[in-house]
Amino acid sequence: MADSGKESKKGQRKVEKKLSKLRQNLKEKEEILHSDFPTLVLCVCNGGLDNSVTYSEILELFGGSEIKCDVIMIPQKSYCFVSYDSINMSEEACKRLNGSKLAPTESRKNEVILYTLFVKEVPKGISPSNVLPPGLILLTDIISDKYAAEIMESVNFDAEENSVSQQLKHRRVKHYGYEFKYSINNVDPDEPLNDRIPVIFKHLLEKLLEKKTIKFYPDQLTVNQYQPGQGIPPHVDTPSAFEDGLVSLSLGSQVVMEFRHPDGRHLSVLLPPRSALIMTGESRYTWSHGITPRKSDIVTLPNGRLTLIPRGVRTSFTFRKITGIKPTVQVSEQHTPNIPCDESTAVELEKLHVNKVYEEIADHFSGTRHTPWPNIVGFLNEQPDSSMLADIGCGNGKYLGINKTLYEVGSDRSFNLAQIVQSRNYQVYVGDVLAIPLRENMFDVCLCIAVIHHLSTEDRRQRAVAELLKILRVGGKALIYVWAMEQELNKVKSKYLKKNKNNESADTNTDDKNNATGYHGNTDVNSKAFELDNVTDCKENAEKTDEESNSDNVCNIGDKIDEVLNTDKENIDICDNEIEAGNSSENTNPNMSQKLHVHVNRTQFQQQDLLVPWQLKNGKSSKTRNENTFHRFYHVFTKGELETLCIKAGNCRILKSYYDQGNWAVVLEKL
Ligand SMILES: O=C(O)CCC(=O)C(=O)O
Ligand SMILES: [Fe+2]
Repeated sequence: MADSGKESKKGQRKVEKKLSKLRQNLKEKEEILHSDFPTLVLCVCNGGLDNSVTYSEILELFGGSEIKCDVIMIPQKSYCFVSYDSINMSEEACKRLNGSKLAPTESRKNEVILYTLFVKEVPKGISPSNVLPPGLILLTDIISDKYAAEIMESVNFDAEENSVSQQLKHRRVKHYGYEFKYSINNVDPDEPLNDRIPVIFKHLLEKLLEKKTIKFYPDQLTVNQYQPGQGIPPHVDTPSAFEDGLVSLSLGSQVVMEFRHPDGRHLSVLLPPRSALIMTGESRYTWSHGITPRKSDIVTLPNGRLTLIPRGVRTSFTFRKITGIKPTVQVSEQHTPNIPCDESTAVELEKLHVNKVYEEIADHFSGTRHTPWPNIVGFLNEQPDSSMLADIGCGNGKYLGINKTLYEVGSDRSFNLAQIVQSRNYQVYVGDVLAIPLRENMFDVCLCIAVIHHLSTEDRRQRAVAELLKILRVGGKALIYVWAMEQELNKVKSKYLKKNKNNESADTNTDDKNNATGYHGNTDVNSKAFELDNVTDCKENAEKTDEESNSDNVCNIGDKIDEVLNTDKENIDICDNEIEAGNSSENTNPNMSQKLHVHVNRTQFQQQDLLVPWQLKNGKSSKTRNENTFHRFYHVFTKGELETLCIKAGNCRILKSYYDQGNWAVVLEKL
């Protein structure tokens, strides 16, 4: 008797220990705050899809025929939420089911032990918030039911008209005024459509103009129609194509739209039917917006209860005013140049195959760069407050503003990218890594991400490292990332390679439509059952491949939910910009050839110096495939090469060097 008492106390202590670990993990990794007091929402740890636990199992266990509750399963998570009408019910279920066991099933090899906790707060990405990104205006009940019905009657996707109607992979679209070409993410101001914005919208648009909600009367309309389960990937509407002030009128079903800031902030906004969303300023230019393709949305009711609202068909009307700026594309070289062996040919090559290309693809490129990489964020966040940071080759500035305590300046060789950074209100100048015009011995920290591999001689690469060291104070640190020759390490392929479904075959690369979206595609609901505290932190795990994957994998915890189902790709999302390049098989002997080869995307590198194609997809644009293809020069680094380069550059020591998803990285300290 005494023994079994001891045993059960021991068991209790074990469960308590387990629960306290779970609480901590939920808070730190999933942004779920538990409550010591009963609430209406339970978190059921280990009762998630990732443990192969099903919705009906949880519903039966936690609800049954008598008790009404909502079960909210979240893709790729090992937990779920159960929401009740009364505290009594949730309290009873929490007590009764904590520590309960689910037997193995066909898709679940192991027994699963469930742990239950009261939830105080769910992650922002799960339920819509009342906070809106700066510059975003949500006008509810903007039109009457009658007006809405008239509008809906007037849209006919199938009519033979002069507007352009398309069935995209994950939604239906129709354009008026100007066609938005998804191939180039732009409109051609010289090619107006015969069908202008229908007059039925005049009343609404004039009202918005009158109230100064918008500054221009729009001249372009895109109608999107989404079936339940459909969505649109996160994107920023092309800044050079449209003026500030985008209007999106929602009709039909409600939906939750996700807004994400490059610094990782994520807000979900519930768009009710007959509402208009106006994106201006920061919300239009800096935050991306998108709709996760799923069949229902999780919404917090005023009483704090989480509930699922199924989605119906939603039709949105996005009104924009075009800027009139004509999209430009560069005709690619017919013949590839030689690997440069002297300074002046190197300069010429980089002008054409680095600098010019980035100027041309800046907008598009920037739209693909919204998620900071976790290890770089970690590095920035570990710097002492008030440190001075120079981000050399900052691209669209996605690492600026991450650690708000730093004094920062960014620089990029591309004027157009620097302009994007400036529009985000960060300090930036246009400049070359080989001639940094900043005061010497001044900076505490320096970032140089995906820059040095664009320099085409070893001497230039070494000088670049020396320039970084020049501006650092003694003891200052630099983090450098370059693309790695090795895209497979310890038998693990980088995501860059993995995105090519058929790695063996060089000519079937990159057109992996589903995976090439910047999302991790696969929900393996049959995956081995594992407990929450064994789940690798998604922030570590979801790292994007490398700078060149053309895909910014979203990796916020909340975003993981989105990633699973989101396979839309026609808009903005990037990865498939990379095309199959001519697979030249000649000149594979490096001694025989000085010619630069065009790399075949999503395949192992064959040479260290190469041209990597970037495509603004052809689609229906008047440009040919070649005309939309740009080639960027790269020198991909072999293992140890970056370290050697840094040591050769001089006064530094290597604090850390590592391989990060197809990239080599070093942290240097200036001596
Ligand atoms: O459906 C919506 O409300 C948004 C559509 C959108 O973002 C776009 O077409 O760019
Ligand atoms: Fe948009």
